[in-house]
Amino acid sequence: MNALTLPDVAAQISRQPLPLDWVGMCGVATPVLIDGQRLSAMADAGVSLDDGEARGIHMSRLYLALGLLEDTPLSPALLRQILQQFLDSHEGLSQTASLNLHTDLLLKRPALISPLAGWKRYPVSIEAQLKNKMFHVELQIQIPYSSTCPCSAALARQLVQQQFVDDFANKQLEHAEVLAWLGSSNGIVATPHSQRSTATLTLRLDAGVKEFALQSLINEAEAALGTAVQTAVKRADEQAFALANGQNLMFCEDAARRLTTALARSPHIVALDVRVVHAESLHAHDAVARSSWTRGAS
Ligand SMILES: Nc1nc2c(ncn2[C@@H]2O[C@H](COP(=O)(O)OP(=O)(O)OP(=O)(O)O)[C@@H](O)[C@H]2O)c(=O)[nH]1
Repeated sequence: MNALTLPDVAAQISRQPLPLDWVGMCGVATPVLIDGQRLSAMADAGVSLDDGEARGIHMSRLYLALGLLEDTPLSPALLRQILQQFLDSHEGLSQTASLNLHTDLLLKRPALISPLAGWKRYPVSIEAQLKNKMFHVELQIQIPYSSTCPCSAALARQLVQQQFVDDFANKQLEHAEVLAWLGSSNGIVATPHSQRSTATLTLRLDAGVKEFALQSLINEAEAALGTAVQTAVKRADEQAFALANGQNLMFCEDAARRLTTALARSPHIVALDVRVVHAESLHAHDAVARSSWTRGAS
């Protein structure tokens, strides 16, 4: 038996003629090349089925087009090329093609003080669409960071002051005694709560953008937040982290505003949505803030 005799169900006429918005494959395993790294990714690849009479699309043609991801560094141009291939291989059937990729970017991050470094994982999703020759691409990046509650810090400071009043009432202040008190548990009788927090950035990129520049976007976001979570940590690093947090108190509202303001400066971003989640240690629920911005909108 040769291939010509194989039944081709996709080529049949549908018994229920109806166009479909999206048909394709979800969760296709593929490598992607980002910043010289070969990363494991999952792809959702599909096209519209505009010909309501056609029984099915040709899944294998989409699958084979994904092969381009294997050898070529990931870029908007590469995604556009793959989407064009989806449409070219479905001529007469489809007018819209989409490709979503999900991966984890790994960046090596230096410690704050010690000469150590370690890897940090940033979940990244890229959504690309080609419709009526219009190409759209959107990035979603998750960034973990540390936040310390400013209200809790103010309340803790008040308790430290109260303890000082109690311990030094009617006493002549001696430098050495105050210094020793500051180093004792009474000198930090209350501590503010802080939490591991997550910023999810959804960024619509300019259609002409040449590269995703994920690392510089993440660096900009982390600089705006100020207290990135750490990788390799020695005591000197932990102390520097404590100082950084003490100088960088923030509500979730502060984090959302800082990120929006910083990212809106990027010439390559035309619209953005920021969602920050502070996984409160004060509560069993999260504190959340959202913000969106569109270039040119007032
Ligand atoms: N359209 C469609 N195909 C499916 C589905 N589930 C599995 N497939 C299979 O996907 C395989 C690849 O389909 P095609 O791309 O049409 O394969 P082909 O006819 O050998 O390839 P072409 O000659 O390029 O059309 C077929 O064996 C289908 O049975 C489904 O739900 N819809």
